[in-house]
Amino acid sequence: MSQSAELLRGEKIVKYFGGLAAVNGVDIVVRSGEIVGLIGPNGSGKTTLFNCLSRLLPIDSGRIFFKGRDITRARPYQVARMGLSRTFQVIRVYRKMTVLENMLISRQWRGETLLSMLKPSHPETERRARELLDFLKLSHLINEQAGNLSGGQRRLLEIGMALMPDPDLVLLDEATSGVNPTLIEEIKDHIRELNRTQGKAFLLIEHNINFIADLCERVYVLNYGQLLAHGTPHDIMENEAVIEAYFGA
Ligand SMILES: Nc1ncnc2c1ncn2[C@@H]1O[C@H](COP(=O)(O)OP(=O)(O)OP(=O)(O)O)[C@@H](O)[C@H]1O
Repeated sequence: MSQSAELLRGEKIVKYFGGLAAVNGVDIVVRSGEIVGLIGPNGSGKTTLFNCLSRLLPIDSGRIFFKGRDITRARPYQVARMGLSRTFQVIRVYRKMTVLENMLISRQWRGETLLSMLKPSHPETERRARELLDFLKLSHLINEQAGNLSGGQRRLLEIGMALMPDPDLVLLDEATSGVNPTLIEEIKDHIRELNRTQGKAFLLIEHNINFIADLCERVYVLNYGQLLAHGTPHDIMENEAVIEAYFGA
């Protein structure tokens, strides 16, 4: 198991929706350069935990640290500026804007104000956008409206948008959902490559267990908002409580 520095730490995170504890006392750590999985049955609290960690949702109790700083009450843009980026289960691209415009705006709004969206982009920003689109094999679609892209291409674009601010950690919420098998392999290769060559860390919510098994060193399993298990993909797949949670009555 990696001994590198901690990037993200959530301690005893609790999030209620009314009387429902969607996340109930979860501890989670992602270290520098790791690829970590977050799995669990439908409704187990994975996306809510992402929303807590990326500060989109206030938590009811617990603490969150990023690069050793307490971000429990930080705003999402502050966390993004510190190097934590994310994608969403329901893809969030601007459908009427071109692929390039989506990328340029991502660089700007994550770190700055909405007003900065109106400013012309810096040549360096555009160079980075083009490089990333090239890396993601989306260059041929650069002037296409994002709404015309296939589901898989939009997922790739959203990953590109999350990478624009050059984050150290990317939270990917179901990157393979609605994506054809060929593109899933491409997404896997991109994640591996970004991790290997740039040391980027990833926390992946996934229903695709093979994807998790191929990429992740460690996996957290949630069930009813609580941590059910934590270990290597192999250990997790042999864990009886996990099998029961997925396939039990
Ligand atoms: N905004 C909300 N208001 C009320 N309840 C919510 C809200 N968001 C999520 N929930 C509830 O919290 C629980 C956890 O939901 P969450 O979406 O985090 O689970 P998940 O593991 O990501 O599920 P899935 O795999 O289906 O995406 C569910 O019971 C869900 O209905």
